[in-house]
Amino acid sequence: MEGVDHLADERKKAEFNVEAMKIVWAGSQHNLEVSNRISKLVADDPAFRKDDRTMLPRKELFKNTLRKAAYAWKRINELRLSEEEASKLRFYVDETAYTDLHWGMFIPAIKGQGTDEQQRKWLPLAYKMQIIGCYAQTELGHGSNVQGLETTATFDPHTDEFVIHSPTLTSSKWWPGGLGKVSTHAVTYARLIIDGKDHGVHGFIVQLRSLEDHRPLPGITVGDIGMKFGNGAYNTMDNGVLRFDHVRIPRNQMLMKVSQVTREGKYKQSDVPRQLVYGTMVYVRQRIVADASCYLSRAVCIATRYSAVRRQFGSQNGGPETQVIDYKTQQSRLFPLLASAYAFRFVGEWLEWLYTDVMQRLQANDFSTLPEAHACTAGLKSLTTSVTADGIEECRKLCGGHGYLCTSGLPELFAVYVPACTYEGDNIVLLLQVARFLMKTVSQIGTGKQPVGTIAYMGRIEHLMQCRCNVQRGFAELSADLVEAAVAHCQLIVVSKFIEKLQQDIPGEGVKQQLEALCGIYYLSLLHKHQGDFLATSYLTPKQSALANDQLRALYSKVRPNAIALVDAFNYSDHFLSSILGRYDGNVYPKLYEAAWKDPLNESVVPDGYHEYVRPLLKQQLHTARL
Ligand SMILES: CCCCCCCCCCCCC/C=C/C(=O)SCCNC(=O)CCNC(=O)[C@H](O)C(C)(C)COP(=O)(O)OP(=O)(O)OC[C@H]1O[C@@H](n2cnc3c(N)ncnc32)[C@H](O)[C@@H]1OP(=O)(O)O
Ligand SMILES: Cc1cc2nc3c(=O)[nH]c(=O)nc-3n(C[C@H](O)[C@H](O)[C@H](O)COP(=O)(O)OP(=O)(O)OC[C@H]3O[C@@H](n4cnc5c(N)ncnc54)[C@H](O)[C@@H]3O)c2cc1C
Repeated sequence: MEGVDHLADERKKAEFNVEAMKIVWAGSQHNLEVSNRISKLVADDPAFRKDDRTMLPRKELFKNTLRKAAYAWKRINELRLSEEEASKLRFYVDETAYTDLHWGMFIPAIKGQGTDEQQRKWLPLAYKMQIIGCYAQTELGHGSNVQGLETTATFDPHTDEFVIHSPTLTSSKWWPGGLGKVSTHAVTYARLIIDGKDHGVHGFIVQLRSLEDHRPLPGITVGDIGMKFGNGAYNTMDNGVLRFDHVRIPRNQMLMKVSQVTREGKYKQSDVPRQLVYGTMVYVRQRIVADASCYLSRAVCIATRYSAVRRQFGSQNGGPETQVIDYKTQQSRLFPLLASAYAFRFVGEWLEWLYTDVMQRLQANDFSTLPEAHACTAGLKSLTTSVTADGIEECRKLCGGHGYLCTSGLPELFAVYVPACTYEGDNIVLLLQVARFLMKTVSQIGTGKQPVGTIAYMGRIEHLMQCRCNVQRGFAELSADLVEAAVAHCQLIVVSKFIEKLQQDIPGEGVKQQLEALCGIYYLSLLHKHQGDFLATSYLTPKQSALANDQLRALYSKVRPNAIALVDAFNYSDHFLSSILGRYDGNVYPKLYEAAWKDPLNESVVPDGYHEYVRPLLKQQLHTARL
């Protein structure tokens, strides 16, 4: 029934102050206020409609994305939104677009790797969107191995220019978002060649298209790489292919904060580590961790609300059947994901703090925490995106058959999210970086160097102190085990940051108790999943393991009456969730029924193609039957 809250009884069961939990989730009262205002602005504006997205053919879908992005920009200017509000608006519009790369990578790359002079020249143009940029690093032949990129930037001392060239097919840039059809400029990564000497990969600002008629400039071949996984989803993005045929750019378009090329063609390295060329990736990985909690919480919100609406079996004396959320099996799949959504939120907040801290230290020429920042961003990006991608799929299964319908919102959410396990660094490749960092730490403990920060615990492990190891020996052979160790290390960070959060003052009746229960579910479900490792290494006895499992089940029962309120605290509007199963009012069945009739296939009772392909078959069967 319209207007009735089918989940009202569930909401009454909550044992904590939901409004206070909303503030914890949002990060502050201010953040919550901005989120409320901007999400309403988007939800109330029919121009931001997205319920038809999975039905649109690619060209129409893409044009629609261009329209929305332009309209969003118009509203941002009309309403004079701050940077924070504008980025919230893009978040609530919830459509992957070229603007993500413009604001999320092109601008940060110039900020992080450009000199003050370069920033003064390029950033105002980019901020006003008078130029639109992308991040062109990956090539057809190399993505993970950045040092293996083949595009060249050869210095020509006669003209004071770089000549950008794609020497092979595999050197074609391949994948950059926003490149295919929209970007006018690209931060392009290429090998710097001076006087025949290869100085490795550096970033260059290259104009790709005319600012007058948008046609590719001479020497540039550019286009879209084609349809990607799923309907709607990431197909709103123009991931592109790009080739350079001896394209000339002025010398001052090499990003020169980390290293410089002088007018005479001298290569100079600043006093900063060369890894700062990878700085944009560190920034985006940190953002991706914060994003993971948003995606996971969306899926969990849908699955939790639907699990309270859905009933199967267990009717007593003709009474209602059991809500599927009351099955312990459903709880043991759903509640660890609910706990993970909260855990990732807090580790995301901490990682943002760590990143800011590292940036401040870099300003003061203190590079000591850079390796830890790299390991944390790489490792947590890998962990949180893998769990989130698997978690979205688990939520689809938790919704049974209806979860497979596009109107559940889950198929598109999965399709749009799953490349996060690959982009900004393949998750295994990134875990190998963490493993390398851990091995390096172990090798230094033996020499008496005390580890600090997230690896401080390693200095307290007796057998590591005795260890004399070399980073490379046996690394490749043991890499699969080392990746598991890297995951365990990252899990430890997530758990510790959750516990640290609980040590803070958290206002609101019952809020802290709920978070304590979720934290318990988070680490006990991990302990349960990996109990074999804990038993094998004698960190746990079988009795302790059984007790931990009892405790986990007890926590599921504690969270159960609060489950709906805990997902309400994510504060997602129906527009943002875009899911019939996850509707706030739980009015699922009438809305599913209604939506089915809106499908284009139901526009006519007899489908197109019946007369050509179905009727002849039926005729033939009749004829055979008569024989
Ligand atoms: C308002 C808008 C909001 C937007 C918000 C954004 C959110 C979401 C947007 C999402 C859009 C995504 C679009 C996708 C974009 C992309 O995918 S861009 C391309 C990304 N590509 C990659 O990530 C490639 C992955 N590969 C690498 O990063 C590196 O090549 C490598 C795997 C790390 C290895 O590099 P290599 O140079 O070969 O290094 P090594 O020899 O192994 O190591 C050398 C030392 O350098 C250290 N190191 C490596 N990387 C870093 C780093 N980033 N920072 C600091 N240090 C680093 C490494 O540990 C080694 O150290 P030592 O051991 O001390 O020698
Ligand atoms: C949707 C999407 C958007 C993207 N956007 C951009 C963008 O805007 N700009 C940009 O520059 N790039 C972009 N990329 C490219 C992306 O960054 C790369 O695809 C990513 O870094 C992975 O690299 P790869 O494709 O070379 O994978 P590969 O490295 O070829 O991976 C293939 C397999 O090999 C394994 N593997 C590779 N190396 C090792 C190793 N050393 N040890 C063990 N196993 C290994 C991997 O684990 C994986 O299983 C995007 C990609 C996608 C999917």
